[in-house]
Amino acid sequence: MSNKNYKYTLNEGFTEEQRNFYEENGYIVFRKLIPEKDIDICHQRFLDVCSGKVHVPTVMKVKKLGPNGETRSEFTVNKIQEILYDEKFFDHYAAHPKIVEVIKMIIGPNVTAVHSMLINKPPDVHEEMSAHPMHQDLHYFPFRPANKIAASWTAMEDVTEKNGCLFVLPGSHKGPLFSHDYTESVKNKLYHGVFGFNDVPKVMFPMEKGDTIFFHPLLLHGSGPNFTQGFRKAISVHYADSKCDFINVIGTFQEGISKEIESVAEKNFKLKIHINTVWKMKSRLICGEQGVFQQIDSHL
Ligand SMILES: O=C(O)CCC(=O)C(=O)O
Ligand SMILES: [Fe+2]
Repeated sequence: MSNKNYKYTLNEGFTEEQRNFYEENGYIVFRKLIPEKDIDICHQRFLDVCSGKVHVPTVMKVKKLGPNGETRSEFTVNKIQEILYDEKFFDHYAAHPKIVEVIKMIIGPNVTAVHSMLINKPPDVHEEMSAHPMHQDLHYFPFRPANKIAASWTAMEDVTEKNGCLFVLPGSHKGPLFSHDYTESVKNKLYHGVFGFNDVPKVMFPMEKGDTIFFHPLLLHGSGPNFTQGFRKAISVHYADSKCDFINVIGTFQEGISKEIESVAEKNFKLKIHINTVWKMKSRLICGEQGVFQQIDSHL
């Protein structure tokens, strides 16, 4: 098997079975990869962001008020983003040695974290604000090659089909990047989805606290609504080979989303920022050599 032509993974750290699995399916799950203590620190940090004690650049809400009339709490905040420059999230998740070890096996030794988020699904939120439509993460990324990008996604508590676990379409990483847009059924800003996959059987991923899935940016995936009275929290970072190159998205499927991301940045910064600069501002070097992402001082 050592003569096999691997396309989606790079180094030999995986067992042969693990490596073949990622190559064939576009994802791999490691049970209990992240220790509880690290997740608990990230959870507390999330609560501190909700309460305003700690600042991160992007805090998105799914509800105006929580049960005690509060505007920002675990009951109203559904997502925080750009958490790479918060040292707690960085040390206890994004640069966690357990994560970085696997990421290096997929994309190689020069690793930049390019996107980061903690996604919460509070109880009692309308289905269309709680679900995440089927999509490919590459839709958002104006850099290539796709095989040198990978996501890690870790359950921060038990996630089930009832509270909105991830679902994926195994093997879809071998296909093309599809056109994405706002779907009928999901209303959150920037939550684009693909069309025509509603009836395709998906594989559901119930996971326990600390379980981690790594996946390819072309893998079709999404998550259901939270129908329970509890929360569904996960933390997720996307990594790219620092030596990736930016592409020109004008005239491609990605032009629309890129303009939308630019307009969000323009609103926040009160100045026009090119899409590539936005991604440079979001990113942070994890290990190895710096590449195209680390050329500016300011970050998000
Ligand atoms: O956590 C979710 O519901 C979806 C997350 C996702 O799409 C991602 O991490 O790329
Ligand atoms: Fe995604």
